[in-house]
Amino acid sequence: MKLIVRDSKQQTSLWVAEYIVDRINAFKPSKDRPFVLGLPTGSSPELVYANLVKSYKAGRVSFQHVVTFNMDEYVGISTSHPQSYHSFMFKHLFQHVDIPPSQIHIPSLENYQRYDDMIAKYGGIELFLCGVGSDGHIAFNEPGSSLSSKTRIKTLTKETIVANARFFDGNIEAVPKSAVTVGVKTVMDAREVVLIADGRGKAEAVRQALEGSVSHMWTVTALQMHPKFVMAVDEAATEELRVKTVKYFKDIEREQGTPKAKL
Ligand SMILES: N[C@@H]1[C@@H](O)[C@H](O)[C@@H](COP(=O)(O)O)O[C@@H]1O
Repeated sequence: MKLIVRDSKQQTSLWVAEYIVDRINAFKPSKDRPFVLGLPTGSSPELVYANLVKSYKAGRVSFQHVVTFNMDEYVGISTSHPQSYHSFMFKHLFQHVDIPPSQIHIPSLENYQRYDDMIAKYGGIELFLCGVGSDGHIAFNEPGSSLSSKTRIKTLTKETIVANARFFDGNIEAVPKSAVTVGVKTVMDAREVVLIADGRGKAEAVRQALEGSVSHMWTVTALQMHPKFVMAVDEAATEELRVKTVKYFKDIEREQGTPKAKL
C-alpha cells in the first residue's frame, strides 16, 4: 500500500487525475487492447473528473480506447434522474471526453448478474478508482458485506442514506433504499486500486483502512490485501491516523519517490 498525502482536496484530486492520465498513456491503449478503468461517483472524485476533462481538452489524454465500468448505481430512480450515477457520470466526465458510448458500463438491474463476466471479457480492470463512505464502505459494500462479494443488489444502511440525502435536497425519503454495486472482490480483482478521500468526515474510514484490522464491518480494509493499492488523501482525512503512520508513509514517498505510472 502507498499513501499519498496532499494539503488540500484540490491537490489530492490533481495528483489522482495526473496519475490516471499517466497510466492510460503509459498503457498505450488500442482498439484491441483498451485500458479498462473502474470508476466511482460522489463528491470525492468530482475534481478528479474535472481535471481529466481539462487534460483531455488540452490533448494530453484520449478516452477513445478506454473502457469504463462504474462501481454502483441506485435502484428505483431512472437513469435520467439528475441524482442517478448515470447522470452524474455524463455530467462530470463522459459528455466532455471522446469515449464511445458503447465502451461505458454502469451496473443496472438488467446487467448486474453479468457484470463481473462483462469485466472479465475485457481482461479485467486495469485501474479501479474508488471513494470511501464515512463508515468505510467501498462502492455500496456496506458494513457486513462479504469481502468475497461480486456485483449484486444491496440494501443501503441508514448512515449511507442520511449521508447521501445531501444530493436529494436533504430529503432522506427521496434517497433510494437499495443499489446495484460491484462487490469487494470485483474491486480486489482489479490490477490496481486508487482510492481518494478528503475531509475530516472520512478520517475514521481512512484510519480503519490503514491501521485497522481487515473486517467486513469496514469493507475498505479488504484493500490491505491488495498487491497494488494507492490511497490519496488530504491532510484533513489523516486526522485520526497516528502521527507515526503519516510520517512513515511520507518518508516512503520521499525516499522511493511518488508512485509512477509504471507497468
Ligand atoms: N456508493 C457511493 C460510494 O461509491 C462513494 O465512495 C461514497 C462516498 O461518497 P462521497 O465521495 O460523496 O463522500 O458514497 C456512496 O455511498
